[in-house]
Amino acid sequence: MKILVGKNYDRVSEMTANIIATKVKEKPDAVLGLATGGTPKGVYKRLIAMYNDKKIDFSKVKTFNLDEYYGLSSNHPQSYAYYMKTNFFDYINIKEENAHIPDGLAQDIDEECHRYEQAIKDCGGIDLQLLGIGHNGHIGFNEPDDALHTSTHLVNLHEKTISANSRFFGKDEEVPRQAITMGIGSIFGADEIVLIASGEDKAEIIAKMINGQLSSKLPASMLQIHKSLTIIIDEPIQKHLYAEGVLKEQLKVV
Ligand SMILES: O=P(O)(O)OC[C@H]1O[C@](O)(CO)[C@@H](O)[C@@H]1O
Repeated sequence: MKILVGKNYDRVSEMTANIIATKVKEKPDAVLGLATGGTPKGVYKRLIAMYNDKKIDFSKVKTFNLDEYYGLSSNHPQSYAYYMKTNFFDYINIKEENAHIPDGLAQDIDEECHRYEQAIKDCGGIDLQLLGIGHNGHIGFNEPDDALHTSTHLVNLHEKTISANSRFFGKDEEVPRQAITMGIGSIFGADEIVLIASGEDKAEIIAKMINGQLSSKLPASMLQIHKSLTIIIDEPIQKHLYAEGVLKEQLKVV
């Protein structure tokens, strides 16, 4: 596990975008696993800027999003399909058929989950997976539970997640209660994982994820044993990790 520290959210976003851009330069047909939520928005902005400066070409890139709300159509303003279009895909030259997101309106959930897993396999697996982290340690929508799912599945969202996401919806009641998400195994299959977090409010969960026991009650803790995990945090999180003794020494802030 490698930990990198950026001075602030902008630097975390820039460092992450640089890692993705390097991957795409090395492998123009790279398969990227993508995340939604507030945290990756800065990464997408940076990547769009690089694309506009002709520093990155997405024409052969394939992407798989981690998750989608169950029951929302792709043009619902709070669907993750819509998020990806309006925060990223509409501004770059990715081919529509290469950008994959679970179908939130799928009639046959099992079939949809199977189709999604197969599509990842057919593309040769994920080269680089971008992840955020929920305050309860969820990755994708893999919520803390007695057991974890390996592959793409339908999940009941936790109250904490529903209320965290209610900021994007008009009312709490409008937040979907279920989602289709890649499983821990689908995420783990990625050759390389980059998890990003910014802000003091994520410090506690990052400390637990790095230092805690591997547990299905903290899905992100599983990442400790991934072969290539980079965690990119900002200075406030590093200060907390150092104060708690999770980091024995302060890392260079870049
Ligand atoms: O980046 P945010 O908005 O804090 O979200 C954290 C996590 O929560 C989710 O948005 C889902 O609740 C994930 O996609 C994300 O990784």
